[in-house]
Amino acid sequence: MAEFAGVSVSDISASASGQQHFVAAACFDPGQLRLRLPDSVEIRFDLKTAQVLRLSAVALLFVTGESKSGNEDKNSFSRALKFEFGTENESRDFCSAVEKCRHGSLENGTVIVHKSKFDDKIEPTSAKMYFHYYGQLLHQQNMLQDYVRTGTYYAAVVENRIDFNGRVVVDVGAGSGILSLFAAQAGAKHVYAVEASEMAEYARKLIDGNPSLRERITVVKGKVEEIDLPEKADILISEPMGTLLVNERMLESYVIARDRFLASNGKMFPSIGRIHMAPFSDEYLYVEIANKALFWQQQNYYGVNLTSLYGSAFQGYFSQPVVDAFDPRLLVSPPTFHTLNFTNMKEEELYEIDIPLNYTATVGTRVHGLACWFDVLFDGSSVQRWLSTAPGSPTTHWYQLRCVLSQPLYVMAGQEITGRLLLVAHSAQSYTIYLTMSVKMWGPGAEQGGILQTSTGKLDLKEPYYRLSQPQPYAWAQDQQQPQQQISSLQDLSPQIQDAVDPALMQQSSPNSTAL
Ligand SMILES: C[S@@+](CC[C@H](N)C(=O)[O-])C[C@H]1O[C@@H](n2cnc3c(N)ncnc32)[C@H](O)[C@@H]1O
Repeated sequence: MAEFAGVSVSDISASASGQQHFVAAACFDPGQLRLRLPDSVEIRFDLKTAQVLRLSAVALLFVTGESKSGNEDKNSFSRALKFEFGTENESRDFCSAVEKCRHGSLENGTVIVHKSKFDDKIEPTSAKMYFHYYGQLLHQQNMLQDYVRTGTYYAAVVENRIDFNGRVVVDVGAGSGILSLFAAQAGAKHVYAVEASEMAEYARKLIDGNPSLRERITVVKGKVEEIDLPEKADILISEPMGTLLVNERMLESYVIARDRFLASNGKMFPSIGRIHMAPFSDEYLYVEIANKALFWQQQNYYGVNLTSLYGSAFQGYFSQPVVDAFDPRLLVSPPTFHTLNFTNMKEEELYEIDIPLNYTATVGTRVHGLACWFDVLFDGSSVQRWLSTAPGSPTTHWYQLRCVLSQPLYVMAGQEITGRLLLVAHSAQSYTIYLTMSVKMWGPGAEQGGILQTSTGKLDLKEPYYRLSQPQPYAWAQDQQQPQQQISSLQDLSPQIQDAVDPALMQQSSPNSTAL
């Protein structure tokens, strides 16, 4: 078995009393690493649970549970050792010896599978594509060039220096390492930049290129669900938000990182997120979506009748949530919000998010669905800052999201709109959205209560329609003050557009067919 003499070892475990440096000989037995210290004390480490992280070409961080040779005490604790080797080759050989001996501990033919909570929930193909995407600089650049986003993070960190100065920070999903660098600028004692994708290598380079900060940042390549760190964090920083806040299911990793790495009373940046929602009216958007299925109305497409697929295509287009920046005047009533508190929520609470809806229409119009956006709070000790993606606020790369119903609802000013937004997580790192919206009885008979009209939709947050290249109808924004200027019904549309709409819908959407 390989033996490495004269290895310089620093014990940097939080549990060790201060930092200790010693020179040891490292030997490998099947499944174990033995360190022989100068005073003939021997320490054994179980390699099955050990993590080896490269700090530099000649330095490694070795994190593991420990059991002392000849000691019956079964108590083990996590320990972090920094190994420094004379040459790069020696460091590389040590890594291969760890790998070899890890597998040497298994019986012949045993296949070792390290499954984490992440692997249990997420399809491997989805995870592969996801981390491939974030492994590319162009996508990190896209986020860095969202100045509303990155500028708000920067301000939140530097204005709250008091929360970072002298503190241990974990950057959950560090990407390029930008938030780790901000934390180091704000005086962090040490930052662990945890990143699962190949971007970790670029983060190392970026951090290396900033000599005044690099000594205080360690890039750890791996999933927050799987890696180990040598010490607890005083503060977690992360940008885990996707479209509608929850897309990508990274909030779950943020909450898992809290449970694994954050000291009690530690802080989280951001600490809460809110999903905001309001019914909207947008005739142009509705017609645009309905029009997409028009292709399938053709009865002679190279001699083939396509119409049997028209209904499916129509429903398919309405199952795509629309991502764009819209004029807030399209909202039919003041928004409501649902809060997710990252500091105390359980990870499982993110698997199914059930939000009751209740609004009062401020205008008589057709409601085409539910508009959604989010904000997050940096609850700093000096300054509180919100990062908002609201319509009418400076646009971010998240824009806003609208769930469009294939059957719009007719409302009068003062009428109650109720419903439910149910988000159910799926293994492709996203959610199925179930939307139900109803209008309550209005006018004579209203006191008896009851639902007048209900519309439902099932949408996949993973398959949004990015409507950003389309011209926005802001010039003729449907002014809530002048609803009569809007297209008031599908019957007012051109015959071609009417053709695009499901005949059943044409019947239901006729003002005459509703009992208002
Ligand atoms: C939205 S990006 C943010 C990147 C960077 N923090 C920033 O603000 O520019 C999220 C990053 O988290 C990483 N990530 C997502 N889930 C992760 C996990 N479970 N463990 C480690 N990294 C993860 C992704 O690869 C991606 O680079």
